[in-house]
Amino acid sequence: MTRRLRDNVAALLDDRGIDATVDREWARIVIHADDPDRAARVAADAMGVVWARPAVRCAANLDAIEETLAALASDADPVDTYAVRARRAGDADDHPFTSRDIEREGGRAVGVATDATVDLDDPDRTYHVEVRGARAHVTATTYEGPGGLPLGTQEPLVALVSGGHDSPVAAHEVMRRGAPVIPVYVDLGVYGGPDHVARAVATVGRLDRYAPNFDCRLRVVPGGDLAETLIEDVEDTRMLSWRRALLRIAETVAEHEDAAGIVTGEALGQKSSQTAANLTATDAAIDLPVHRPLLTWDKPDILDRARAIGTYEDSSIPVGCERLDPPFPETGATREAVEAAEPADFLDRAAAAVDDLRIVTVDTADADAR
Ligand SMILES: Nc1ncnc2c1ncn2[C@@H]1O[C@H](COP(=O)(O)OP(=O)(O)OP(=O)(O)O)[C@@H](O)[C@H]1O
Repeated sequence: MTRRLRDNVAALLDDRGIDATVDREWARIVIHADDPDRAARVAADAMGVVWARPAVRCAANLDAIEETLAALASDADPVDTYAVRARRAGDADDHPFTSRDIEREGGRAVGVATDATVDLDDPDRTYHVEVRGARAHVTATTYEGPGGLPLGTQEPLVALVSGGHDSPVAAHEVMRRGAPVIPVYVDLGVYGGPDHVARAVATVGRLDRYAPNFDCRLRVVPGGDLAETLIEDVEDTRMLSWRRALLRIAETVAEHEDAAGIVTGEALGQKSSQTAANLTATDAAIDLPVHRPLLTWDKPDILDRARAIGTYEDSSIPVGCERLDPPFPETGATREAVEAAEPADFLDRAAAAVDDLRIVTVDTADADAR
């Protein structure tokens, strides 16, 4: 896991043009870079990272630590309150002081260097000191990472990405748990708005920024003919047959790419096609499991996450693609009813559409992921 994380952090830094070396030290990943602050911000984009902190290194003795803390505190923007937290590892013989000594003496040094006062419960700024062997790392800033597991520690999944707010968040969520995603967008042809494909391409470009050493390029599969068939031949269960086609397309891509499952952005009851009965009817179209990380999420939480991961703006591009919706969508379908209304060769045609898959990328080299 840590080797994989090291490689992923190194790839992210390289992709964002940061010259750095990345080592495993103690139980930490340690980055040496000319701009530690930017390096820490970028490292905090790596799946599996809980936090990243730009640190100053000094000798593991109280005088050096106090001096470093005082210098960091004077350089940083002023705050009203602060705390110092310390961790010390190694034999007591290595260091003739405890973590509590560092917190007390270091805290005093910061107090002398600034006008701030100590607040151990809810400080405006927390200084961290980590001592191990002959060295100490002293930090004043913490960038929170996504947590989870390093990308590539789970099997790949095919992510059905419409470019709306939900599916990029769902894809990011399984990436956060270590699964690389193969994003698939099904092009509605004339039934999609003019910017439908562009929206999917832009949002997947954002996801790709988190995974420079994985193949996260968008696969676009033509679906206009399938949509036309449904509009002509199927009424109330039309959206369910459309979902079944999406899943069959995703399953076919998964077979080609050796992916272990499918991810969608569906949430229980959010749309008529997303009732428990209807999800059962759609899932029956394929054998692979469908993972729905947002199943129980409320929309405001999904939108907050979209903002945090940087997909919100691109997902907000208006596309106007409601033409597939039937006037009276079914909310409690049975698998039998959906199959009876669906042309017999419909799912086979969906699988065959993957023969015309094309890969579309976007140049996001100028932007950080978020
Ligand atoms: N054209 C498409 N290509 C690929 N996947 C799609 C497409 N349309 C929908 N999906 C998948 O089906 C899910 C449900 O789509 P739907 O439009 O009903 O719901 P949604 O909850 O608004 O999702 P989103 O916000 O991602 O569009 C999406 O989250 C996505 O995983």
